[in-house]
Amino acid sequence: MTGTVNSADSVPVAGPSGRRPGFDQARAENAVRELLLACGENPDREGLRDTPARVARAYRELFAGLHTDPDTVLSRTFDESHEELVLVTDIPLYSTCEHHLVPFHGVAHVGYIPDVQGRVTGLSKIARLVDLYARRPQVQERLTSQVADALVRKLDPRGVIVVMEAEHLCMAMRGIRKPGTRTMTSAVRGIFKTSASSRAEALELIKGRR
Ligand SMILES: Nc1nc2c(ncn2[C@@H]2O[C@H](COP(=O)(O)OP(=O)(O)OP(=O)(O)O)[C@@H](O)[C@H]2O)c(=O)[nH]1
Ligand SMILES: [Zn+2]
Repeated sequence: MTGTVNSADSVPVAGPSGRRPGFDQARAENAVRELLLACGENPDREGLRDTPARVARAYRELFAGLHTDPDTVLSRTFDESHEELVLVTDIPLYSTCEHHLVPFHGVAHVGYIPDVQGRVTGLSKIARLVDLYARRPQVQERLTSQVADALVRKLDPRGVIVVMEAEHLCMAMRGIRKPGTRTMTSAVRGIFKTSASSRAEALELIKGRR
């Protein structure tokens, strides 16, 4: 992939040609065909004939977040004079481990305390943000931080807390083969970093949500 990288969140941005790098369907199809050959399969047998095109389309969808600017997701905000915690829990999360290109999946919990004007964003936009960053080759720690940092950038809130719990299929289906292992990551910004009571309140709500 060509182009330079935006240091804020590693979004590929326009290269010297001014063109934003996009998804190369033909290249992806060829790569899948090569992979099938490398695995000892016959990509020309009936069941596999359309597989390279299907897999390429699937990758286009799974990595669509590489080509979307996260700041556009949070472009609409509302002044609601709400100065207390907003917490969205159990956002379903499907991402792809960048080490093995297999899925990791779980849930995300995202909370923030708005700025002094009480500026909030639409609740769905928080789920969209998680989805966007999840649709990239990822590690869970970076995904967690990117969601937190995007909220800080766009809402300038008093604090942000993001907690993610996920199972990595690279640890379940292969390698160490420990299905059921869950990884928890968190990213805290602003008041959640400095105030133990604010952090504890959010974590209690996340823990006690069921
Ligand atoms: N920190 C972190 N590690 C991850 C994540 N997803 C996968 N990994 C780990 O990435 C590591 C890659 O290790 P390597 O030794 O390079 O690869 P490997 O030989 O396939 O490792 P094994 O999975 O132990 O077989 C493994 O320990 C994975 O469990 C993630 O989101 N965060
Ligand atoms: Zn992995």
